[in-house]
Amino acid sequence: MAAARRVADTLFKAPKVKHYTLAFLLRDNNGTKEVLLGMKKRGFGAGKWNGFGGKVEPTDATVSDAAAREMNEEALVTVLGSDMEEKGTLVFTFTGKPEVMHVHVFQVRSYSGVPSESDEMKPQWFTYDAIPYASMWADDKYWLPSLLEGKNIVGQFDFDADETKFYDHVLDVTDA
Ligand SMILES: Nc1nc2c([nH]c(=O)n2[C@H]2C[C@H](O)[C@@H](COP(=O)(O)OP(=O)(O)OP(=O)(O)O)O2)c(=O)[nH]1
Repeated sequence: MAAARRVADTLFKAPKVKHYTLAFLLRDNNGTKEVLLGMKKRGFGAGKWNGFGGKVEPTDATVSDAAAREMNEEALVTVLGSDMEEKGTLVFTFTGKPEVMHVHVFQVRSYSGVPSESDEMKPQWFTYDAIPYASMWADDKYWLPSLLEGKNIVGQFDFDADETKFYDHVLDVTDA
């Protein structure tokens, strides 16, 4: 559990920690497993495929509710906070930025509605063998395959200031 210890120390020492959610909608499409990703249209991570999420707001009752709210806003589906399954924690640091990002990672299988394009995201279903890692954050190929296998993850990725590559990382993967 080396990653969990490192994450705890990073969060303890950080001058400022901001909480974010990141959720992956999963479905079984006639026996083929698929995950919903969205092309981020603006802001932080624009031009990359990702799960759905954003900042936890003071008005969110729980982190799970924040994850559901973000998914509802960005993919225009209806998901309940109580259906969000917590899958782990990712911490991101960026050279020169005192603020540390604490990302709460979820998966969810229960939803209603049809995922549709919002101001922020253009959603698309991907089979697990066609995830567009080359157009995702550099760290995603390290942990997303484990997540899709149903594992839990705890990791930290320390990025250069330009956000394109990381120079250090730790990752624990455990059976759910
Ligand atoms: N897959 C992946 N997701 C990441 C990485 N880094 C990172 O911040 N994210 C996620 C966490 C959040 O879901 C999202 C960043 O949140 P955001 O800036 O879109 O937050 P928001 O929607 O509240 O922002 P806004 O309304 O102010 O534009 O990106 C990463 O390296 N990989």
